[in-house]
Amino acid sequence: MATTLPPPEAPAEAPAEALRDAPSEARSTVRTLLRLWPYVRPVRVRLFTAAFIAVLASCVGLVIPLVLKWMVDGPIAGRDPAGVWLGALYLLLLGLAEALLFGFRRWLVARPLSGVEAAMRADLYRHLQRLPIAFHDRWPSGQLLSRGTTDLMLLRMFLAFPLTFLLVNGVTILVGMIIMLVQDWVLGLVLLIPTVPVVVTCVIFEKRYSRAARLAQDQVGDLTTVVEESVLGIRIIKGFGRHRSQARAFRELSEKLRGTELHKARLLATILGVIVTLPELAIGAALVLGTVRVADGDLSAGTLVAFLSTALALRWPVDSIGFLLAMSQEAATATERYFEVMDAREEQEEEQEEDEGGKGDKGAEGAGRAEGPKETGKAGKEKDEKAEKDGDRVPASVGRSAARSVPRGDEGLRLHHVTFRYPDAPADSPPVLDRVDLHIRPGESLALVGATGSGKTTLTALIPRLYEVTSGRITLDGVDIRDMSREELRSRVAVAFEEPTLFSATVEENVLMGAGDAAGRKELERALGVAQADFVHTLPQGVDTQVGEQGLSLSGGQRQRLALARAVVGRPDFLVLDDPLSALDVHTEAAVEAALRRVLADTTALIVAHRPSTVLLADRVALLSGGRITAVGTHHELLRTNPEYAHLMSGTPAAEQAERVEQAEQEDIR
Ligand SMILES: Nc1ncnc2c1ncn2[C@@H]1O[C@H](COP(=O)(O)OP(=O)(O)OP(=O)(O)O)[C@@H](O)[C@H]1O
Repeated sequence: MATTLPPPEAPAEAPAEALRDAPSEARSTVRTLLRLWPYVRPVRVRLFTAAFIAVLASCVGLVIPLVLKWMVDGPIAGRDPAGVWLGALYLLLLGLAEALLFGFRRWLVARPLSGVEAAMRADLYRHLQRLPIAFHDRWPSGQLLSRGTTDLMLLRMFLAFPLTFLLVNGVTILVGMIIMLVQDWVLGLVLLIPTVPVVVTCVIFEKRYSRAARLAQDQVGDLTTVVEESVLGIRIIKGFGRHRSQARAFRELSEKLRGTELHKARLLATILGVIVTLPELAIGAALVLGTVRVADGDLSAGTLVAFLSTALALRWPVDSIGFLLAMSQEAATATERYFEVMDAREEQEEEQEEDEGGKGDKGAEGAGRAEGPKETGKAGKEKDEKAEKDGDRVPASVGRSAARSVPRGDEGLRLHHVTFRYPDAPADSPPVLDRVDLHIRPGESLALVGATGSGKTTLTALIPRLYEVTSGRITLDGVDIRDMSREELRSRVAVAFEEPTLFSATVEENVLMGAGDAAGRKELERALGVAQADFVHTLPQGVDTQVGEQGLSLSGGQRQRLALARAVVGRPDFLVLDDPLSALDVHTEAAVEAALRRVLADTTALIVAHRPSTVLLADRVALLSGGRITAVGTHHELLRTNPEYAHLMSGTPAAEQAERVEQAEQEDIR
């Protein structure tokens, strides 16, 4: 369902900068990565087994130099060809075992890790659906998209590769160093000398690379936002010939990203330079020293060969540390970005917190939850009359709250002193809605009229709790909407917004989205009839035609009629329509109006209206001005008595209208 709320104040480019401030400088990579544990837990056995097998494979690789030593000092020195062949066979078997073990490791982790990625992605999507609209106002969609795609891919790669190999290579280096020290401790110490500068470089690198990785991943998010906006707004871009400026904006962002990636590459090159060069120099020094000692007879040639082979076998584990650290940093950044979204509180959680803290003036009114079957039509009317005779109670057809009695005066939809300021608005800015009182009686329809930007859409968004009121309360048949579960509230209140969004699904699926699971073709046909959307039967596959982004393109009016059908299909007790007829031609508008009139007869409705034809659908009109309801009455009353309203409806300048109203009043007096 579309929201007509304007885009957030901050431009799409800015939020990533703001979001970048979020993580603390002193982030611990390990602590951040540990947050992945709940997702990794189910596959831990396989992951640990795979790591153990990789360590084993690596250690098998380290046995090869020992076989070489045996060959050099034994069969080769003794000129024994059979021994050499036996040694070669050992080497072949060891190599084969190493390869098989590494292959087995890969097989062990591939499937469970794609499962981890899928589970994290599913959780992210589920969470995004439950986050309040205020969250989505703040976050550019590209930032969310990049978290659900690139970041999760980085995490899968981290779990499959660096996580295991940091451990495997660590163990391999340790075992290798022990072997070398045991073989010859002097040469071993020579190889240990570069450890200190390498560790220092790694620590410095980790900090710098972490900042660069964060920046790059956020810039990918910005870039995704621009691409997404350009694709969605392609008509505007083409219509206004803005493709060059759009391409320029894209180029600038991608240049920024390129700069960051180059910075990352430079950092990586520096650490690789240090990590590769220093150990190579140490190996060179060990080779010279070892050769001198072999020549002096202090060391056997076989020991030197074994020593150098072990040192060379450790080259990859040491060389790879740089880029394993880089991948781990990227994974830590991806984890941080993932949990920035996952840590945002869902609507339900906010509610629970409010419940625990108490909700001020709501009190006992909300204690009984409205429930019970909805009754409309004749049977309902008869019950209403009986109920009215029985006493001071509200008619049963009021809605699903019929099962409980509603104190007189509270029935229908009421706004009690509602004040609202957008969550991200500055604290000293005036509220969009300021102590608004409004009462729509059961079965009544009220049109909400106001100048553009006066807060009409904002007010309609408060009823299904897309936003929470800042103060005051909204009641449905006397029950505070905060005392209802979201499901209950949204089953009682249906909304259709000015910009009708259709999903990539069939017409039927799009419309039935507005009803419970039990709704079927009968309800669908009824809703299509009400919304005058019979055109769907002429579509290639009728109601089974795919529409929305990936399907057939529909006209604005057709989309609006489907959105209207979606709003009425669930026979809601309360209908909130935000200028539902704005995209219809005169004939269709007349037809939809006639149908809507029938719906409105049974429903309590709030309709945002800009045109007299829409206003006339409603029983009464409320004028929203300066954040307050300044007048309530029938269309004709307000036309006569309220210059602002008359101006809004007729387009005549307000001063002229005021004059006309004054004249009319004087004539009335005479
Ligand atoms: N998500 C938001 N965050 C911050 N301010 C917002 C947001 N949405 C709307 N506003 C501001 O709230 C005010 C009221 O906007 P709203 O969309 O409710 O007006 P409206 O009466 O429906 O206008 P229109 O008739 O043009 O649709 C405007 O000043 C707008 O800039």
